[in-house]
Amino acid sequence: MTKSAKGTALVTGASSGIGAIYADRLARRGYDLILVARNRERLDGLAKRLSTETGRSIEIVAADLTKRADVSRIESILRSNANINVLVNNAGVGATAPLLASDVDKMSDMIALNVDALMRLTYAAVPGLVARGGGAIINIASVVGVQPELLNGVYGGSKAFVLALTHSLQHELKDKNIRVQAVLPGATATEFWGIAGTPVEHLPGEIVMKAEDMVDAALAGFDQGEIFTVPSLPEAADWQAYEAARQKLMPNLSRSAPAARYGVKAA
Ligand SMILES: NC(=O)C1=CN([C@@H]2O[C@H](COP(=O)(O)OP(=O)(O)OC[C@H]3O[C@@H](n4cnc5c(N)ncnc54)[C@H](OP(=O)(O)O)[C@@H]3O)[C@@H](O)[C@H]2O)C=CC1
Ligand SMILES: CC(=O)[C@H](N)C(=O)O
Repeated sequence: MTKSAKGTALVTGASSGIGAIYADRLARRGYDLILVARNRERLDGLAKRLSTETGRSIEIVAADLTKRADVSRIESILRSNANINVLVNNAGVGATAPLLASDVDKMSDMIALNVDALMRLTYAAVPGLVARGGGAIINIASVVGVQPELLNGVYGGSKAFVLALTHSLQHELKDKNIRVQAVLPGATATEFWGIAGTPVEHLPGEIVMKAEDMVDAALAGFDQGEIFTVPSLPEAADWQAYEAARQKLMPNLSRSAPAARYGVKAA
């Protein structure tokens, strides 16, 4: 099998849901794939189907991204495989229980996966992308990154981290031909919900998007050059206004004197 001229995309959390759809869509766009998740059987089934249907080369790597040794194996692949030009940081778990009903060790595991693994894989991928003159990082965040009141707060915090990191990466890499995108799905019909503690069937149907539609919209946003893509948001202008409000704060976020309303006489 010849290497794809498009390059290779490494997709984490590719054994189900959003990650499996990204794998499908990227293979159909001509990318070779490296698929990462814990469930080897599922990865294997997906890889066989996609290589038969698309003719692309699909490699699987079983790894638990809450475990440092497994993360290191994926970091090594990202550092050493010069064909990789796309990283989809998708693997993640959530929780729907509030703080008082949550197990703090599970919260740490969530941060290990949603934050630490995503950060380490990004650090492993970016130097190679820069050296080779381009590529893309797609980070699957969530609307809870801007609406942390909705589900478990640690989950919201983990996705706010992804949004902040994406802002910073975009700022640092924009002149290096590296595309950075954060995707902010709302409720999406995947196994996420059952694992997080609330079956998706318990949600009102009108707020739940099909995973296929979510990924197709996210890739359309990518093609349109968006940095932040909220697949369900009807008006792009609403996100632009949110971003403009953030930008407006910037000149005043660091000053030598406290604001007058605090009544502090500057020393
Ligand atoms: N569904 C939703 O409503 C929304 C989801 N998201 C985000 O989308 C992303 C994908 O979730 P989604 O597709 O919905 O859910 P799924 O549960 O279907 O997929 C999660 C994926 O992550 C993998 N994964 C979970 N734990 C680990 C681990 N320790 N190490 C490696 N891989 C792991 C799973 O594979 P395996 O079990 O084989 O390891 C699976 O492939 C997540 O980051 C989630 O936060 C964002 C907003 C909304
Ligand atoms: C916002 C949602 O409903 C979603 N499940 C998420 O993971 O953030």
